[in-house]
Amino acid sequence: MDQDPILANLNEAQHEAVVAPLSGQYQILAGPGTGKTKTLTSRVAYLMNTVPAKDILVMTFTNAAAREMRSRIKQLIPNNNEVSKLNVGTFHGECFKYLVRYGSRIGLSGKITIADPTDQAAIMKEIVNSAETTVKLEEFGYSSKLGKCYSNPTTKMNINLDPKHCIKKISEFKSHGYTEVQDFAKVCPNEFNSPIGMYIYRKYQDELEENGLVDFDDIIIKTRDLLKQCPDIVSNIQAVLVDEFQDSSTVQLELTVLFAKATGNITIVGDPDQSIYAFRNAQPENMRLLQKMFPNSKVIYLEENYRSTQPILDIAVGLIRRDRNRIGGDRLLKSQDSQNTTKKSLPVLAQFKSEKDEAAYVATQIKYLRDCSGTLFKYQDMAILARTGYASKKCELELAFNGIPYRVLGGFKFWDRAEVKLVVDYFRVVNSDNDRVAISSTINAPKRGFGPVTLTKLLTRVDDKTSIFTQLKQYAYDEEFREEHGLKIRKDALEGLDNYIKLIEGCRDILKEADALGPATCIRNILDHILEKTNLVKILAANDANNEEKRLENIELIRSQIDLVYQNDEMNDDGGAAEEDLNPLQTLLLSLSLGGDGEDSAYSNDRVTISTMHSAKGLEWPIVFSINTIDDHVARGGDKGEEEERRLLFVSLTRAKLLLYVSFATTLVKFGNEEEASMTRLLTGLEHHFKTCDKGKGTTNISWDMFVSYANFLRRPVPDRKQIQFASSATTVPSKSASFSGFTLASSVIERPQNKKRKPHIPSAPISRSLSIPTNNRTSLLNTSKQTRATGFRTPLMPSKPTPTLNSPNTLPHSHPIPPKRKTLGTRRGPINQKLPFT
Ligand SMILES: Nc1ncnc2c1ncn2[C@@H]1O[C@H](COP(=O)(O)OP(=O)(O)OP(=O)(O)O)[C@@H](O)[C@H]1O
Repeated sequence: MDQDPILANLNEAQHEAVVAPLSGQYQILAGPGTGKTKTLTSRVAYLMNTVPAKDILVMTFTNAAAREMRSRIKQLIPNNNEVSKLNVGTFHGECFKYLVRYGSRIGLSGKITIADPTDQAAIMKEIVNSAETTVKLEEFGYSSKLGKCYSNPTTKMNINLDPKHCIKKISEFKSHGYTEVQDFAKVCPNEFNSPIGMYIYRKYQDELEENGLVDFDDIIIKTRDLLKQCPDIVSNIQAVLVDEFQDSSTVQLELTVLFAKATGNITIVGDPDQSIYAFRNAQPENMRLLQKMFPNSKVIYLEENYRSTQPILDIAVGLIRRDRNRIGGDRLLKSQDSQNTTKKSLPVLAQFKSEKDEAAYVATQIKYLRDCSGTLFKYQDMAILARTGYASKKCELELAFNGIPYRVLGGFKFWDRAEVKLVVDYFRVVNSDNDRVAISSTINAPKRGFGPVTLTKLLTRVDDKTSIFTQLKQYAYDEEFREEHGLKIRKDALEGLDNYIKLIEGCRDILKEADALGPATCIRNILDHILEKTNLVKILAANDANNEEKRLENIELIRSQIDLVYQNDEMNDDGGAAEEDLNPLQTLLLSLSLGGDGEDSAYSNDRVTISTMHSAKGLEWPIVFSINTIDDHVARGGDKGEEEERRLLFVSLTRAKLLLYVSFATTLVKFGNEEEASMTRLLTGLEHHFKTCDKGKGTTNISWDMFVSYANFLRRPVPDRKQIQFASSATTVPSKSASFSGFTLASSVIERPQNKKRKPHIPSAPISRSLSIPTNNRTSLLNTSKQTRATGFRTPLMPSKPTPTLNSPNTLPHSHPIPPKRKTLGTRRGPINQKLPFT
């Protein structure tokens, strides 16, 4: 075995990829669990023997994946301080740093802010609802309307003006790298390639620009333009390495090549079978295109799977072989389970009468595996994966009822909670004079005496040159200006405006002291200033007494979260591409804007993970429950067809290392009606690979020998036999399962008495909550239409509460339109309806 720790434990193919010469292009293609990320990170560590860390750029697609890569590199070379100088991050994160540092070369200001999906939706909603758009529709001959679709009888053109749809179309257009309206013909020939489509696009881009915002697609496009114009800024880069390359879009392929302009040294890693982001415009054929661009690229295949048992892989391979659009031909997946003992442990296919029974089964199994396995399995070893966040709702409730702690990946995050988001919006105003979205959110929260008419006036630009914050100052301190622009404002509102401006300027004064204070202290001081001047803590304390929402606790948690952000930042600091150009507030905002992985680090500990299949990408757990695996959810085709769904199920099943449970219910309740359901057709013909669990048939107990082989497979200590509670003697079981007997429990769960009332268990950890804003308190950005805003909190555990009324004391007088649900990719669907207690 190789003595070099970087090369130790690599198999032959992995070794070949890691030690390949610096110069040239390499594609490492392989299936799940074959060590692609391990190989890439080992190659980075290996290259650092000859290349300065600051000249290596490593990119991936999620923050979680980027953090994982950095930590794996650190583990490989623990004593090498150079690791902190590596440029490791997401495409968006790395590009944004270049834009901050060099954006002025293409006319951008250094104070750009990222428009997150909430901001995008708010802006688009305003555009499509504006009087100006109505006029344009008439002008362009769109005379009939059905729902959100408008038709032009003369040209027979239709356009769907649903804001989400518009954003999706524009994103699709930009992900190809296009910015000129004439290119709409190439991407959306029948809809946006029309005068009205072009008008909507231009308006949207103008709005972003006016607000000093860039959306996620702009970050990539503008960096592409920057690198094209100024290749000198990446002349130091000697190696570009990209993980999960099958997820790259057209423009990200272009960027990869541009970043490597100086040397052409590119290593990419990918698996076309795991391409599940077509809806985000990923182009798995980019791997082939890259090969075309560099015909001498060397392709290295990895086939040994180090994650899963062979029975799990057999199902996964059986599934993916049927992909009609499969790129790169058939590939094997051989388990490295040397003992083969896990062969006995076939994945379970379980069928239930209802989703409720299915959920109860999953909760019971989880509890059993955790409580009866001694120290072998923890809650954090288990994951429940579903096609959508909504599909796991029943399981989530069941876990809660049974006191099983859990976290929701891709769910609403700590920073999305109403009270936390408000603080972040204040940070944004401190950062930028021009962030009208954030100004609108904070200016009347808490109430400062503005009515809707005054707010509209305050927030409507008087000209293109004056920033919105400067304009507020003019309204506050220049009577002539007020008269000139027709603002009649009451004395108390004028005082409110003065307080608001002073609050923000006070924060800016603190920011100027950043160098002396250090980043974390500086931001904590800004936070304290905001809390003091808004009275937020007092308001929350007065209203938190009897509620379980723990908003006050969340405010306190912001402090520890700030420390966490700066700790990470310190790790990443020391001369990366451009961190030194960001002030501490920008560092924080960047980290929040790009932190869309759904991982809620504020509350992480020993918990079961509930995740969408998409959010589970790149992760692994010893035990996976694939729930709701019915035709209606998995294989429903979607925009991008059944093959994409097949790949998604493939990704999902291959997250399991040791035990895999696939389940479904044969009836669903939809809008109060029962509907029949069946197992996803994607698994038809593969049933023989499973152990079935229908009313107890075919289920097994876990013997001592099995526990031992599980421990060996997971390379964990074998638990003390005395701690093991074999199924028949299990005592710690959920309330309903008196006849519990290990895996045979399914039948008792299926036939349990229905409607038995149970007291909900309320876990001690903070639970996310949502905010809804009374529509009568909002003022439009572009016109006076009323909009709604909610930031992302779900109510996972509580029985449903009556919807608060508009007069409820739990209302937050937000003043600008932000869309009704704050969502990050893969977040929970369904109503979110909580309010902050501003009075
Ligand atoms: N040569 C090896 N020896 C032992 N374990 C390995 C080896 N290569 C990879 N592994 C382990 O296998 C698991 C999967 O590796 P990794 O996450 O790098 O795979 P991947 O190909 O990136 O997976 P996916 O595409 O499914 O996310 C990890 O736990 C890793 O440590």
